[in-house]
Amino acid sequence: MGAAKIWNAMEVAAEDGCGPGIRSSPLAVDTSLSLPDMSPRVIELCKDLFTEWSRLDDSRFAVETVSGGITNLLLKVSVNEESGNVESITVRLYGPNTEYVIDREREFHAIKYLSAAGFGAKLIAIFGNGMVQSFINARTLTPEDMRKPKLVAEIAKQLHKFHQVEIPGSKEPQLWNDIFKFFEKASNLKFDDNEKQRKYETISFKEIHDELLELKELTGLLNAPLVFAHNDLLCGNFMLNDEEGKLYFIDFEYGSYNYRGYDIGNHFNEYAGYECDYSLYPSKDEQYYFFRHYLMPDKPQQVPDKDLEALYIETNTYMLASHLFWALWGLIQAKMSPIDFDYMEYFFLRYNEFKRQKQSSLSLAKSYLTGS
Ligand SMILES: Nc1ncnc2c1ncn2[C@@H]1O[C@H](COP(=O)(O)OP(=O)(O)OP(=O)(O)O)[C@@H](O)[C@H]1O
Repeated sequence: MGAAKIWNAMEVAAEDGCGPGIRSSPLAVDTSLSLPDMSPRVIELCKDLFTEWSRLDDSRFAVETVSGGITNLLLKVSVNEESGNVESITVRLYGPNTEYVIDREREFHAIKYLSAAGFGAKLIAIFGNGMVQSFINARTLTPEDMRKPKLVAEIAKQLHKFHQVEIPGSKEPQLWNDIFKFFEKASNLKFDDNEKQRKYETISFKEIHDELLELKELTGLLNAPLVFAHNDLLCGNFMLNDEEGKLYFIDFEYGSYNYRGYDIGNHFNEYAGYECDYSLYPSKDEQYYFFRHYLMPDKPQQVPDKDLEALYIETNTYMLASHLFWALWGLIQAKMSPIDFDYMEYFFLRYNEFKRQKQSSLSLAKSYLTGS
């Protein structure tokens, strides 16, 4: 059975509580196993989910790692079917403790609608500790790709469409709820490692709390439009099929209703790349180019100046909130994540960048608001 046939069969599958055509299994796969030990469990899972594969010999399945991403383990499973057709899917295993920073219910709810609107990989199934999605035949963007004018225009155009997707349920913006939840967790940690604990104790949570309140109040005056936002538009979350010129947004783990300028400001912060070089933040001209294609993808030259200015202010104020969000996220990860990465250092990096940018961004917003 070819790929299209499998997906079509699922479209008409009975409602199973996960949504039409989305299969489910209670099985879970232990992420601490090595790939050779994990593979038979993954095959067992696939056979449980896809009855059409249940009688195939295990030798027809190949399991490989696509990415040991920061938060999840992503596997590619290729199945050599009896017809000679090779079908590929991805199996995403949630990383341990990721529930401290990711709301899986919210992610799953959104993904159904985003996938139906043509965004990301197609959602095929969920299981005990992860989900199965279609395999995207494309390459991941690099930080350098992300600022190439042709791709900037395409990202902006796709983001315009993404922000128009309606996800049923509450439309309350989540930014401040999420940040204050992170703040509560981040400000009550205790580290076994003495060095980490010492660094942690240098952080003034009173100062951070004051910063949050000030920024929340100011951004509230901007009346930024609410959209369903991706909230994590870094280069690793874009994939491009060069031959077809097709760009994919992936990874909706942090998606929520949010302020338009936050999603864009957060994206611009990601121009810094994996080295976190914030001198790469886009210039005003580069930002305006993005905004034109975001606001009016079909007539970018006709965007009124006042709309460009409003979005510029909105983006560069919410950009500050993105630093605070990821700084606090870093602190929680420093305690909870089993991944060997200096998340504590990441906190300082993002918080220091927030402090460096704060004055200029806030005075820009204040003079805009007072019309001076
Ligand atoms: N459906 C897919 N098909 C093919 N490759 C994929 C697919 N989804 C993700 N990838 C690849 O795996 C990489 C990691 O994916 P993703 O960002 O979803 O994982 P993650 O664990 O959330 O990573 P991180 O925490 O680093 O963002 C992507 O950059 C992309 O290269």
